[in-house]
Amino acid sequence: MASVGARKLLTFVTGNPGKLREAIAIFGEDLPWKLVSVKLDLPEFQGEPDEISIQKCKIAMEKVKGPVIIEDTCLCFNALNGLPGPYIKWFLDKLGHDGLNKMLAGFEDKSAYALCTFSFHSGKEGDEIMLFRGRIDGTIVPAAGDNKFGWDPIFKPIGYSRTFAELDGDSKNAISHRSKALTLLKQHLQ
Ligand SMILES: O=c1nc[nH]c2c1ncn2[C@H]1C[C@H](O)[C@@H](COP(=O)(O)OP(=O)(O)OP(=O)(O)O)O1
Ligand SMILES: [Mg+2]
Repeated sequence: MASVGARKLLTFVTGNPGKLREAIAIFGEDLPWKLVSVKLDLPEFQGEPDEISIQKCKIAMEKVKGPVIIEDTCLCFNALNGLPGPYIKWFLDKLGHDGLNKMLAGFEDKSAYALCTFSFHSGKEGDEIMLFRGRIDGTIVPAAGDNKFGWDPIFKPIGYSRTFAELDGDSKNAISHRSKALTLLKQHLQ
């Protein structure tokens, strides 16, 4: 197995630099693993989050012969029974922050949640893909803050008066869907 010093390599396959930046910060340096990345435009599958995650991980496993992770993130509007969910990438791309707000114009309920699922495979034949999930609840609001990462400007976590985009990186990483999922993965790797 590839390693740096005493540390084993864990390859994160993603095409999204924002995810990678946050994952590196949250993963930290205290595990016997070093996080490295492979940039790949992974297919956008349809279905339930767990199925999508497993399919995505299988593609990554074909590329990386060794310990590998991928993640898939959903943004779910409660008024729309969880949609756009895993399809948020296309909705954001086509409608923008304003259009996503307008989707909820006819509803009193502006609540939403972000769900992040990390999938891990050890690289050993016969091992199962393992899933680690993190969720944060919040509200969809008109865009505020730097437009640096996806839908961060329109997601205001419950209990906060600012959107993800208005929080500094450490504050987002302390509470986010991604950090909750990654913390569970780290516990498994420990
Ligand atoms: O914390 C986040 N804060 C704001 N926006 C976010 C976040 N996390 C994902 N996002 C965006 C990226 C993409 O528009 C969609 C998820 O789609 P998703 O397929 O999981 O991501 P992606 O295609 O960009 O990267 P990947 O190559 O890992 O599949 O939500
Ligand atoms: Mg994707």
